[in-house]
Amino acid sequence: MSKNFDVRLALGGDHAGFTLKSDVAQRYADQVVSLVDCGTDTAESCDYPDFAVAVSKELLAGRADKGLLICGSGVGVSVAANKIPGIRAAICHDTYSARQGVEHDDMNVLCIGGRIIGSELAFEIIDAFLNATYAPQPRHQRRLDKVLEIEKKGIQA
Ligand SMILES: O=C(CO)[C@H](O)[C@H](O)[C@H](O)COP(=O)(O)O
Repeated sequence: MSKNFDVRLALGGDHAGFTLKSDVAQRYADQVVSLVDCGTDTAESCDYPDFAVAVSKELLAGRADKGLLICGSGVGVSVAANKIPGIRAAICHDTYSARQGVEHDDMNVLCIGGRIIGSELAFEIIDAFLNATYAPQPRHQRRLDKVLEIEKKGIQA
C-alpha cells in the first residue's frame, strides 16, 4: 500500500500532550512508512525530557527520519530536545514555519503544544512538516554549517 508520507516518524510527549498524541498516532499510523510511539502511554503526570530523549534516540539511531514531540506548550520538549546533538527542534503552531523550518533549517523534530492548538490544526501543521524536505540554497547551508559548528565546539563566555 502506498503511503501519504515517505517518512519514518517517532512520536512522543508528556501527560499534557497525551490526548493530542493519541489523536496523532491514530491519524498517521497508516499514512507514514513507520510510526514509533515513544510514550507517554497515560495521562498521568510525567516528565517531558524523558520523551524528548526517547524520540531523539530513534532519530540518532537511524530508526526514524523525523520526530514529533507534544507537551503542554511545546516549550519543554523543544528546550530538552535541542540539548541533544544532531537534533534541531522547534515549536510550530503554523504551517508556514513547519514547512520552512525543514526547507531552510533542516529541522528534524516538530514540537507542538497540546494545550495550545486543536487536533485539526495540528494535523495540517504535521502534514506540512512531513511533506517538507531540506533542499538547501547555499545561504541556508552556510547558516546551518554555523549552527553545526556551535554544536560541535560549544561557546565560551
Ligand atoms: O508545556 C510545558 C512547559 O511549557 C511542559 O513541557 C509541560 O507539559 C508542563 O509544564 C506540564 O504542566 P503540569 O502542570 O505538570 O501539567
